[in-house]
Amino acid sequence: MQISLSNLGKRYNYEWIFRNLTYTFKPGTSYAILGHNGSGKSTLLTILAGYNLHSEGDITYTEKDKTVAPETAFRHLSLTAPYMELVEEFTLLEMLDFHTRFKPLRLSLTNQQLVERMGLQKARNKFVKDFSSGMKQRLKLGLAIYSDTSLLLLDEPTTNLDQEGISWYQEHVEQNKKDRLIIVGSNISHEYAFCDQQLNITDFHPVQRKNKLF
Ligand SMILES: Nc1ncnc2c1ncn2[C@@H]1O[C@H](COP(=O)(O)OP(=O)(O)OP(=O)(O)O)[C@@H](O)[C@H]1O
Repeated sequence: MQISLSNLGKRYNYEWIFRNLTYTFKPGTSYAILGHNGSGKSTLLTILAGYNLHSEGDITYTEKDKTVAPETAFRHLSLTAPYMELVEEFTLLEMLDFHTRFKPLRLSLTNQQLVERMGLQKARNKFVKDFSSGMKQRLKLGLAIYSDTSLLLLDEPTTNLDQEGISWYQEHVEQNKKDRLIIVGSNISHEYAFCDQQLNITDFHPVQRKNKLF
């Protein structure tokens, strides 16, 4: 997947979050979107994911030289973010069964193999609502990283993870980055150390917004 942004801008009510963002995210490359709290990293990621509307400018998605209609871009992407919900009433195996009907797994993995890769074997029949916050985050990451998508969007990917979980994230994202466009929204270097490129969203703040928190 390639994404080209042309003079992209987003405002909430009367406040411009960013403007004049012209940039190309190239396939097979990993990008970090950097910026302080409230700078607009999540806003940009949700726009790229099609969960949020931009206010001006254009976004073009291209897959293997063919333009992808923005309303179908969701088929090509997987996303994990703190505001995304899991289905708490499902057990882990039910959750994977549900998810993989819409998003098949990479590498022809079975659901059982994904459980093993996530290190959640003991929880396979546990309800998601009974998972710890770190287990939920590992599940969200496992679903996103191992979905067969050409665009992987990771917003604050190590939220709630302990040191072992952080190492798990680093290992699995590294193993699954080949031939994919990966975009990470983060302030924490261990989340984006694997990235090839960095984009500082504050470079696209209107003048009165620079250095503003929230
Ligand atoms: N739905 C909304 N309505 C109005 N303002 C919003 C809305 N969503 C976000 N904002 C504002 O947009 C700005 C950017 O928020 P955003 O969540 O994108 O920042 P962020 O860089 O991801 O922050 P953090 O590092 O804290 O997660 C903030 O000032 C926030 O208050």
